[in-house]
Amino acid sequence: MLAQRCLKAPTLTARTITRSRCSASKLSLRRVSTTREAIPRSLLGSNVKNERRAYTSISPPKSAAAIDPSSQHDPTTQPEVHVKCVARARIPTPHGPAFLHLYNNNRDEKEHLAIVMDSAQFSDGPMVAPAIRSASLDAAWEEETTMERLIRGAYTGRLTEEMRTPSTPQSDVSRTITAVIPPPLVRIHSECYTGETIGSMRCDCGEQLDEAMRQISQPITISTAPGVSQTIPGRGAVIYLRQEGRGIGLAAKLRAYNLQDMGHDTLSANLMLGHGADERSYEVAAAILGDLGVTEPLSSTANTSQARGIRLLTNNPAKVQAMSAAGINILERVEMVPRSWQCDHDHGARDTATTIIDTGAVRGADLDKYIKAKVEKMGHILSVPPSAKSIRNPLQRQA
Ligand SMILES: Nc1nc2c(ncn2[C@@H]2O[C@H](COP(=O)(O)OP(=O)(O)OP(=O)(O)O)[C@@H](O)[C@H]2O)c(=O)[nH]1
Repeated sequence: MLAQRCLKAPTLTARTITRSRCSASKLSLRRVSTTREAIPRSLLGSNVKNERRAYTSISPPKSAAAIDPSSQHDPTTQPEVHVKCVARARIPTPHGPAFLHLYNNNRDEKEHLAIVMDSAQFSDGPMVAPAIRSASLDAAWEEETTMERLIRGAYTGRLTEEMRTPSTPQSDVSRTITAVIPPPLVRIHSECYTGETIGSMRCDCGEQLDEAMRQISQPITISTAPGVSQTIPGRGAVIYLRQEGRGIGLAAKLRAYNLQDMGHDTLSANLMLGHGADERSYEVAAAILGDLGVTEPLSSTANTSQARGIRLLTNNPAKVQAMSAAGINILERVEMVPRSWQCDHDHGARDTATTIIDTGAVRGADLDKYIKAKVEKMGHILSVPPSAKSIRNPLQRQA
């Protein structure tokens, strides 16, 4: 019945907003509470091109090309990045509940994601920490019914058969922030089909995704008054960018693997295929973080008592530079030590582990070679343990 009505529903048009959350909060909720229950085609899938989008944007950095000269994305010649969260849903995970946000943008056709872990997503009441909420999701979309808002995830508190509270553009603004809390922990993660889906032991990408969500979910102890402390749930986000193979795509990455089996490392294999060492860009990630309200451009944080910004989970100095250049205030870099490197290890015993979410460490000589190349060739900030220092070509070891 509902599906039949969906097919007849008109395309939804969304009101365009400017980049700030304040601007979003000025939008009216006109027609939000009408009773029409049909789902517009724009909520069902791919006709976003015809839709005027409620976007959050961030200016492209002037200096990003200098940071990543190999990048094929030259932000100085591209239009300002706009992002819009078109759907949000609760996803139970081994590390606790997460809220998956799906974004459209005007830079590429990819569906980039934000995995938000934040207990405030479930709460309507006073909070110790500001909620991590998408301004473009909470914005009022034109000619939208309450049911349409709920279905695209623009609600507050819990969504159940009994509880259905649509969000408003200023859902979190009026709520009380009662303590100084650490900035949210954020991971900017690049898609890796092989590592995350089929458990490849050539890289630690699946493990890193799992570890990032684990670390973000860890409870935080805060001081609420002199001598008084309180533990609150961990909060933060993984921004999951569809930049497979450091931006070269899966086919090129598989070809690079064959070159690696012939003795090349990750960097030289990319170059031999005519690609840059790293073709990723981070402007979309910066715009998504801006939309989620966890950070603001450096210039607007100067006079606040609590600096807005993030703790960034990475070993990659180029990523830190690129995110800073895109206007993200990085208050701390948090290292990601591979689980198999957290204590030095015995190579002979490391042949079978896999890397699906929540199943432990990735292990093996291929992985050591991969991470060593990141340290030695790409400047990643990580200590190589003694047992990994002697690794060369894993195939030669097996022969
Ligand atoms: N081209 C190429 N890409 C790879 C290879 N192995 C993994 N990747 C991709 O690398 C990306 C992960 O990036 P990494 O360089 O591991 O890590 P990083 O994000 O730069 O740095 P960290 O934040 O410290 O993890 C994913 O998109 C993977 O698909 C490889 O051998 N060649």
